[in-house]
Amino acid sequence: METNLSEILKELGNLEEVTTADQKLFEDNPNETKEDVVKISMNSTINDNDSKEFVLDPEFLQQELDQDLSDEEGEIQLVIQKARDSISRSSQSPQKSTSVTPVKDQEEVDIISDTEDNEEYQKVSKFLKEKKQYEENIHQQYTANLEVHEDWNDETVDYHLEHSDLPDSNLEKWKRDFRWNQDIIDTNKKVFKNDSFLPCQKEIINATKARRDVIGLIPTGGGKSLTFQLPGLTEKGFTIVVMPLLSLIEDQMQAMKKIGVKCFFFSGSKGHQKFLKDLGSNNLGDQKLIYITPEKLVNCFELLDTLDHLYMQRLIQRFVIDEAHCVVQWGNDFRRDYLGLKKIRRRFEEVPILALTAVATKKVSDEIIEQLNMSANTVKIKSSSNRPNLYYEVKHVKCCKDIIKDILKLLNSKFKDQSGIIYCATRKECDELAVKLYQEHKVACAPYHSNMSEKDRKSVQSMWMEDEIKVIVATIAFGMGINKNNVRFVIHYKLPKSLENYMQECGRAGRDQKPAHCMLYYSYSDRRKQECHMAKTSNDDFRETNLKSLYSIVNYCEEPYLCRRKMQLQHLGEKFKKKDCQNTCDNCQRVSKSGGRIVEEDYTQEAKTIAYFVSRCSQNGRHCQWTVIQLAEALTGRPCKKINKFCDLKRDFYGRLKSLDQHMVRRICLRLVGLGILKEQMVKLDYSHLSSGVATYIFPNNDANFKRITNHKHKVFMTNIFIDPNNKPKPKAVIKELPKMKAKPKPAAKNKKRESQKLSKDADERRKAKFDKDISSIKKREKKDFDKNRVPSSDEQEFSEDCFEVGKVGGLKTEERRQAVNQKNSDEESKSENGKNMSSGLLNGSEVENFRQEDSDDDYCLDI
Ligand SMILES: Nc1ncnc2c1ncn2[C@@H]1O[C@H](COP(=O)(O)OP(=O)(O)OP(=O)(O)O)[C@@H](O)[C@H]1O
Repeated sequence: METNLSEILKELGNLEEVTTADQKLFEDNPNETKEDVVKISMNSTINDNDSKEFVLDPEFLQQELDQDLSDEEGEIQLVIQKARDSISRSSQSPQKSTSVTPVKDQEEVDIISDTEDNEEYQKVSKFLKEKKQYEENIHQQYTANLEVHEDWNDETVDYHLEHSDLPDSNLEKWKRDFRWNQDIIDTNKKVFKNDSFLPCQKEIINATKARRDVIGLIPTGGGKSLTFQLPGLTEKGFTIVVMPLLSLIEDQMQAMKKIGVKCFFFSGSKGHQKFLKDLGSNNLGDQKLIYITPEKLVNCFELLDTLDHLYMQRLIQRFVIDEAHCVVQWGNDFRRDYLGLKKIRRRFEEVPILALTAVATKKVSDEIIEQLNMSANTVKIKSSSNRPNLYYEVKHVKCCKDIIKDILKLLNSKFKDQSGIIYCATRKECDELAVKLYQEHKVACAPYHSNMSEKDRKSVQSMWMEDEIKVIVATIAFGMGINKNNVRFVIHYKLPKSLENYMQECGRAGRDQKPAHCMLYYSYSDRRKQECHMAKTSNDDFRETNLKSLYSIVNYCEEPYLCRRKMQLQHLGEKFKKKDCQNTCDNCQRVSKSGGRIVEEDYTQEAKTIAYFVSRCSQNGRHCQWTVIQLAEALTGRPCKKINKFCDLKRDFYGRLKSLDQHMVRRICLRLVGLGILKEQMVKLDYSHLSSGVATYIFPNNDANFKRITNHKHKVFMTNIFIDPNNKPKPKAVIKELPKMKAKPKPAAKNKKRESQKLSKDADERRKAKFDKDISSIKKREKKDFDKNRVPSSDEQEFSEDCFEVGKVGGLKTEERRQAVNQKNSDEESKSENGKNMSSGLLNGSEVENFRQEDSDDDYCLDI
């Protein structure tokens, strides 16, 4: 090894060999920064056999540079400059060397094997074998980790990187011990009193200290703050932390004050002239963390000028964008300055960005990277978003009838004297509920929303934090960053805006890792409130995105069987095995209690009927737009005023899916929306008895998708529950640490009741057999009537006849479930006041009208 470059690089570490190609890269790029040169070098392949002499170990060089970049900028600049000088000198008299270290991929090996002698080839093969083995090991480790229920106390941090779930061996290096390892361990212990790191904390710290752009996805309560606080305290320059809410900043400042760390909140008020002066002259002593809102960072030119000055001296360590999902969620909406953060990257090009969030889908995290102008090779570190200690439950409002009563029952039993949050959709609702709970039911609670004065909000928050009041009734203005350990329940009185929002809001619970309960009260009509709010957004794309987000939570609530935890995690692109839920969600517990198992059943024919119905409606013009609820009413043959206006629709579709309940029809509709076959759109109403003046209607999405289902190319499967009559139910639920109820002695009355139930069971069975017989004769008659009256439209000609045959739809497998549903429908109907038996055939117009008046509520109780 004779070149000066190699000697200098040797000083950096174990770089024994250098190619002339690499030398050329350095020569060709004299103005490149060290990182860029390394990048170019890493991308270079040995494609010139004649000039190939040495090969850089790019990983090593990158690592070394990363390490050195952190706090020895001047020194490494000098070394690189020296390297450049040497290259330019050596390039005038290039010299050859013989040894080769293989790098990267197979392509390179082929070239080497073609040109080098056998011994070298062996060396290369051996190296590649080892490399492959290493990568396989890592792959196994990752995939194993993905399947394992994450244990947060486990030091062997299991996390997966990137949403694709594929291992990226290059990222493995962030787990290693870097030069600053001891420093961060010591500071973590001494300042933050932590003995170890939580999952992914160390990786994020390493990557950001190595001056890489990083996006960190850590679940709620997973310790995101430490990933910027700790590096900030161990470095020379300043860390600028952008947070969305003043309350969040204040909480952080307080928390830091408690542990004796000084930091500064730049709010841009008059007294900050002195701060800017001190900041500019690096005269702030121990204050290394500067908190700020996006608005101030983007718009305060005095601050930006001061930061320019610091930048020249390399005293800005990083920009941290905490709660980075706000960039996407709010940047397009009412916080436009979030989009202005793009400018920060342009202005302070070399300062790394650390974006942190708890819940983001792959799409959102990609958008964050794009909106913040983060580099293409941003390090993505994602730990599992699972919160194993949270129990998830959705209660359908129709089932519990009176939500307030239900909440009170919980507050007086399961959540007695426990700290919790009740989330409302509006400020008015929040006030009303808090007053009702406090005045009428003596619940120690208080409201919290943005319409309250700052003083009131602060006092409510501190009373709650100090456990003076147990329950806080809040809008989403309360939540982000709230770090109270002992929150045992989070109740959603109304539907959240999206599944991500729901996860974020639930994230306030159980931060002490002990069990906590998340209850969501769901009613399909709640959705309207959210839609009205969304309708105010002028940006069409954004409105559609919001609608899709809303769809994610509606779909989540409507699902009666699938594991809630799995649905949440899948939504964020994470794999999760249902069995790892351990019955800590209502769906898993219900399925487990029933002793049945979840099956997927073919509902393609029903889906086709829905698709045809929607398609036909859209052909009828603007006046024939249907909401999902109206559609479900019409197709299941429930009272529906609208259908009377359209004779052709009534003739061809009314009651077509009578064998299903409305809940299932709605679920299929939502599935078709998810598959891109149908779409929901908000439409402004010309005339409106609704205060909002908007309604969400369902339309065909595009022809190609529509054809996929009508041509039998697309199958629609829906989950259902299959109960094997021979299997006894296993009401087993493994909920960690939930208080055990003492078994009460059975009262005599109860035993009596059971006996009488037993006796009536036999009678029930006899009635059921008779009912089944009746129903099959009704079905035959229905079909006959239907076929007689119906003139199929041209678009339905290709539609196989059997899809209209009630009871046969979906194949033999579904016959049993249909009978069960028919029985349920019939039970419901026989209960109704006028005693009309709907299953005896289609209703005529006046019957429908009577029914509509008496039973206008939609029914979406679960069938289980
Ligand atoms: N390494 C650690 N060891 C033990 N506790 C830790 C560690 N890191 C953070 N914590 C604690 O975890 C709790 C949550 O941390 P933090 O507030 O940073 O979470 P977060 O990720 O910002 O949550 P959210 O997004 O919900 O606001 C805090 O009480 C913090 O002290």
